[in-house]
Amino acid sequence: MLSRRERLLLSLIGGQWISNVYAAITWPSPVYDELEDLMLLTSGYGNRNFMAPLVPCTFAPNPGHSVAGGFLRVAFHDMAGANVAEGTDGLDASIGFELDSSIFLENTGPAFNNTLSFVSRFYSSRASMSDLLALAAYASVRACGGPAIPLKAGRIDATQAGTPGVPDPKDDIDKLNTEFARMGLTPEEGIQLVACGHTLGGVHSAEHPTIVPAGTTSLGVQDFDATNSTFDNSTLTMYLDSTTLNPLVVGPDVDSRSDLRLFNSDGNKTVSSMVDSYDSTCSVILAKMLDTVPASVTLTEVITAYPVKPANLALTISSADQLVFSGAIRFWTNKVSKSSVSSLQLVYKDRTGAPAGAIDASVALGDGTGFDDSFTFYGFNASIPTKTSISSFVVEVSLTSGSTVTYDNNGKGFPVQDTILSQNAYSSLAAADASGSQQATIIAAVRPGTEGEVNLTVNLINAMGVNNLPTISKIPTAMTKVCESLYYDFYSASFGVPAAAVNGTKYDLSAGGEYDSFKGLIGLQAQAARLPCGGGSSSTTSSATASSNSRTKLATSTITASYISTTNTIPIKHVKSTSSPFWSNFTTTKTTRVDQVKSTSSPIWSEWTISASSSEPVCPETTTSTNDSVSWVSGDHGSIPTSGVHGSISTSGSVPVAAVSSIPAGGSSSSSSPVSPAVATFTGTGNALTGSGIVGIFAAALGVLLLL
Ligand code: HEM
Repeated sequence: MLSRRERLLLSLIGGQWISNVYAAITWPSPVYDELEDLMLLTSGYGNRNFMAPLVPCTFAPNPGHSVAGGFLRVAFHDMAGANVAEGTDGLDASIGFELDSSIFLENTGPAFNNTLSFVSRFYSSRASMSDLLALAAYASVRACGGPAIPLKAGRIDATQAGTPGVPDPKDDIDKLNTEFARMGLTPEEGIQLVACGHTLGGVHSAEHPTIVPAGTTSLGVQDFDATNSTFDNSTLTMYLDSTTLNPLVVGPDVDSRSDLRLFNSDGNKTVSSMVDSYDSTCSVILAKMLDTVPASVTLTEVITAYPVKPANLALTISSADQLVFSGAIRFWTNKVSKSSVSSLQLVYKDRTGAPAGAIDASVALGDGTGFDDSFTFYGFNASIPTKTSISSFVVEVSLTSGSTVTYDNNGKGFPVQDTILSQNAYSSLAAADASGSQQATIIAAVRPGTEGEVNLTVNLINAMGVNNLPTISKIPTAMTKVCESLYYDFYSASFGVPAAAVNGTKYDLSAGGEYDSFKGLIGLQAQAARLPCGGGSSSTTSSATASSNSRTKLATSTITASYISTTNTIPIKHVKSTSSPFWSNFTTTKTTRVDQVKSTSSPIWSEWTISASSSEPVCPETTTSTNDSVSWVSGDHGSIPTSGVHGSISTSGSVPVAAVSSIPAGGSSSSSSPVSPAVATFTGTGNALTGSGIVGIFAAALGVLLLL
């Protein structure tokens, strides 16, 4: 029976694809998405490498101990404490707490530590150890030629040991059935589950010397059947034709013949009936085993491949008014082959939800495959205006047949939030210090006006401890604003990570109820790019031309300019030149001049100090231009006083003449007549921007101030 998604995919009407193709699940679904990737990307582009130790299925790091057999057995032992009536235990990774073999008698052998250790490499804030144990069981069956077990995500890890519950080979049939009933299994299902488990691996002399006496096999293990590295029904066919070597059927320890006791408890009816339907029976019963979880846990739906799945989406602030939207589209090629695709594009909406444009995503980055699925990744990297930005997109796939398929994520579009954005280019990860810690500095861009704190939460992976399980420490940190631009404010926070934990550590950013989550440290540079602080122009009220403009951002940046004003209004916040992509950030402070003589015709004279903030970049490191136009704006960049200006100032050079008066820098006037001299003098002290362009900027800025 086809799934809803498959039916829709195959809805070719008269050779035309229907326009909307629905995924079974709506993206994003964080926990589902992570396990989906780990499960489906097993080779080629985007390979998550979860299956590495299962290829081939015979792989055994310790002679006689197959990885596949261990993975399957550990999942059963973790689940076996389940009490479905009480809703406790089940597949919850409590096995990590249950390796004291004096209490948990059956948890012996290297498989437990090996399995937990391997899957812990993939442990994260989105992939619990219990989900990973379930995936390991799925993978072991699949890698050894068995069926695909319907796998769900969402298991939650226990924080303590459960109750011992693994059946013992010496248990009589009533006890075995009682234990299976506690796990929610009928006697028939109990038989099926054991028959599906005891096809991989075998019994080891080291752990069970009475069942497989030492020296009776070359590797110290007696396999369950002749094909111990193939998930197949031969364990049953050999049992039924009495050729089995299964030591739990024919071993010398008669009391420990639990498989024999179980299989013939119904006159071999169950095992006989499943010989021809081994794969399908095992798929169902193993899924039941993996889905046996504490009652408090809600699992997702069964994992299937998204027809279209975004990957590595990033919005990077490249300049004051441009964002770079980058990432990839993972396209499922099982149903629509790569060769039938001619192009992909993202048709996106702006941040108000209005149609905004299309982004080409036709560059094939590579092909990836899983056990049953194949994908092609298509990359994109496009500039979009920061002001209008993006809120969602759909993926339009043009086929060589001439038709187009639209993937719209169940009608919702693929959402893209732009409230808070992790900025990899401006973040950094230092080399390890003497203590082995690496310092990460994360930069977040946040839309101005976003309410509430801006927070970074580090999900630090603590290595496996005494309980054989890794843990996550959630470390919340308030981020500090470092500078502003027109459409984004930039925030920073730093934290240290042990070098060994850098791989798995993820961080989440949050502000105003929005999140940019599950961000990794891999790929961050030791030296971050300079922040693009400053805003963009909204309206220019005047401009002036500097005769030359050689700019170099130096370490300090204090520039003072004196003029006369009685207003307390902070006049200007930002100034930029047209040769610079960045706006310089002006801070203004007002000091009252003490050296002035107040005339009866003049209000109090005051001096303003205008300084370019030294905390943020003003211009590119070096930009040289001549006849550089300098402009400033009102509105977003500050308010320009419209009253309270004393007198008039005449400007010099190519700055537009403004009807203002001036005093010499540091000078004073006691005249009751209009102030003289008539030429404004602006001095630059320090070096935010050096060169004559400075004079142009300030002269122009003041010209407007006093003109209005
Ligand atoms: C009545 C229930 C069961 C009993 C008494 C039982 C007993 C055993 C014993 C004694 C071993 C040998 C362990 C060793 O020496 O390393 C073993 C191995 C194994 N069991 Fe079971 N088992 C039971 C149910 C299951 C179930 C339900 C599964 C999975 C669905 C399973 C999967 C395995 C696997 C894969 C191995 C091989 C492990 C390896 O080669 O490392 N068992 N079992």
